[in-house]
Amino acid sequence: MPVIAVSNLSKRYGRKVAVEDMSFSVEEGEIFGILGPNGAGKTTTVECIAGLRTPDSGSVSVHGLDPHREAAELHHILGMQLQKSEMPDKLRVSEALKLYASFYENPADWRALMTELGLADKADSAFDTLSGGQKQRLSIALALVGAPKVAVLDELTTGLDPAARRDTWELVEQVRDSGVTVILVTHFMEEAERLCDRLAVIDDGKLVALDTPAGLVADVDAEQTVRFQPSTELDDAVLTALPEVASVERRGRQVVVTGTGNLVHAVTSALVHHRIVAADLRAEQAGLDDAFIALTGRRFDQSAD
Ligand SMILES: Nc1ncnc2c1ncn2[C@@H]1O[C@H](COP(=O)(O)OP(=O)(O)OP(=O)(O)O)[C@@H](O)[C@H]1O
Repeated sequence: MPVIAVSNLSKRYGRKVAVEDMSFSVEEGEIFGILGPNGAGKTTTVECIAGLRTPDSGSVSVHGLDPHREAAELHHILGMQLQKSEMPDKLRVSEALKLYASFYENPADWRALMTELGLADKADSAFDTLSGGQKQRLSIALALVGAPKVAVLDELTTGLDPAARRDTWELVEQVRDSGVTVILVTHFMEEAERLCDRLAVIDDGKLVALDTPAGLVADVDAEQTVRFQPSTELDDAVLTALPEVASVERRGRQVVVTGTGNLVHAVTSALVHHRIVAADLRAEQAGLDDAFIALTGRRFDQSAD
């Protein structure tokens, strides 16, 4: 059953249309990704879900609540991790958690949360002494301290190194596994592909696709490449005869096959049939970035923060 329903949501800032006629629903207990390039309207969408912005038209419902009109009730079921969480420099980790816990009637056990998020040994550390990864973990802890049913995490790994990013992904999975529905805003393809159960791809304020990461990629009939070194002489005709194969090239001893459909399976089956062993076999398949290009006609720039 959907716990969040967004119907025909539109929001503009002056003449700038940030979100236009957006509709989607989020199921209980899933990690629902909102993926799109900078300025696509992701933050505006989640701010409307969190009751921080009033939609110009359309409606949002979170566990049956209208986030704008029932903000006080929503506060008890939705935790939001903001894109840039700043705290007073000298506020200690334990003080921040205790303070935020005091805002709720039935908060989570903030000490347990601090331990779960690997911050126990930082309890007495001031905010300005924390690393980027520790600040992110604290901001996740603060989003969870009200024991919410829904957690909104906005660009939580931007600025983190790859190791800290992976640790954070594990944390988000733990949050989901504890029964919390997670809305994850990201402009990182890898993050979306790795973490999200379903994804809303948005571009220029509009929803352009909604599916599982695998479903989005499967819909793209993008060209794939298979490279290998054959154990014995291989006649190109063995491969060019396959309907999946578009071209066969030789680069020294390496054979490079491009094509579509289930190319890897087609090529490896043909090789087995001819008793040829493929050494050093590598396949490059379509990913979410190919799906984005197919959906919008342009490349997704992930570099800007
Ligand atoms: N307060 C505001 N006033 C005017 N324009 C705004 C305001 N907030 C956002 N915008 C504009 O609305 C559009 C959508 O912004 P939004 O922050 O929702 O996108 P986003 O996908 O979250 O982008 P980012 O990843 O850069 O945060 C952008 O063009 C942005 O410049």
